[in-house]
Amino acid sequence: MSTSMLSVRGLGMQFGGLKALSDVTMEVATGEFVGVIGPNGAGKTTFFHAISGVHVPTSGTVRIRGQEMQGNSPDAFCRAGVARTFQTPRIFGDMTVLENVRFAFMFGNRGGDAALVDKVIEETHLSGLRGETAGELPPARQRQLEIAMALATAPRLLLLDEVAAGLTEGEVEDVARLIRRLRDTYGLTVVWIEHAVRTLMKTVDRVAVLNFGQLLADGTPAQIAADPKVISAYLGDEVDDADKADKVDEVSQ
Ligand SMILES: Nc1ncnc2c1ncn2[C@@H]1O[C@H](COP(=O)(O)OP(=O)(O)OP(=O)(O)O)[C@@H](O)[C@H]1O
Repeated sequence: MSTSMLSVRGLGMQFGGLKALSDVTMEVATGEFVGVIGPNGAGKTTFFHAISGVHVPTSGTVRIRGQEMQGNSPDAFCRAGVARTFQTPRIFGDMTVLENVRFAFMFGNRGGDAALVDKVIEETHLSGLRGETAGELPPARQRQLEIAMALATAPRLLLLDEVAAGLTEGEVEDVARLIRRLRDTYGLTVVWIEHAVRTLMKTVDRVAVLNFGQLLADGTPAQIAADPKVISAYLGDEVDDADKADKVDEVSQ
């Protein structure tokens, strides 16, 4: 029987009069690879903030491997084995790749064991760029660095927020391959928010769809692609027929 890595019950997040999340309940089993999709403003990033200690949810519970965690600091989530990337990479632009990864090791209380640091740099394909200034790297390399920094904290649960944003189609495929490989190498559980729905659907085991702060659907990529509720959430009322065709294409391929 699979064990639960992440268990979210009745999660709510209210900002003044706005309900960014309402009653979201979701289980992620150990070793699972789950994608989270949804239109702009659906609550995806807020969901990550609430399950990584950035926000204290207004209601509901967040359990990591059975331990109740809502209201704890990001540092406590990190110690519980949660690492995440951010929509805008949070790297230190004026430091080198190596210094950034070393810093992440310190943040994860893992010291700076040179062999372990090297291993993470190698596994994220950054060996040739160790001495480069992080802020001068192209977007795809900065994303790899952010993933390296998340790995440096030895996570069990890796939360990826739009790591493919701003990348070319080929780079998106590369990053998906990298994540899959890291997941296998480290036995990670991964939750990945992404707008590049086509690649995401080919990569993950399961997809959760958020819409207006609520969990609209949760199922295998095939189930989600065939779900009329999902199609219509992605279509909206106002888009023209050409846009609709594109979106249906994206969700169902
Ligand atoms: N700190 C905040 N204060 C007030 N409102 C917020 C805050 N953070 C998010 N929101 C609002 O909550 C809603 C959900 O935002 P969120 O960023 O989680 O959506 P998203 O699905 O990640 O969107 P996108 O795909 O555009 O990144 C939006 O209406 C947003 O404006």
